[in-house]
Amino acid sequence: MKLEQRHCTRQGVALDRAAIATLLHEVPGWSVADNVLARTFTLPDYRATIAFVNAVATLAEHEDHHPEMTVGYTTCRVSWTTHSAGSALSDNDFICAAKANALYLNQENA
Ligand SMILES: C[C@H](O)[C@H](O)[C@H]1CNC2=NC(N)=NC(=O)C2=N1
Repeated sequence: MKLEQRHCTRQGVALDRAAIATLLHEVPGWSVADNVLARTFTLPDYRATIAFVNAVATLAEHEDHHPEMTVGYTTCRVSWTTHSAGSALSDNDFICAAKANALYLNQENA
């Protein structure tokens, strides 16, 4: 099943480096540094940026997996790590990244 269609599990399990490298191919635009999966999205204006932030927040609540977000006028940096796995990366981070990519594509078409 595609990452985007999966749902977060309650207990995220820490992934090893090989698994992280494989999953990164499924989330274009995202990169890993210091056990954090991050992407900076560019939006057309502030209204679109805030709408995107809210869409990501809704997805985070739905999946019970919450990112850090840094918001600018036309940018939003979203970063995920799994606190319950000792702030390591888990499937949950990649599932949410794939869902955020889908939201971004949708707003681009809006
Ligand atoms: C109890 C609840 O499921 C946990 O606290 C969730 C909430 N959101 C979370 N978000 C993130 N990023 N990592 C977690 O481990 C996490 N745990």
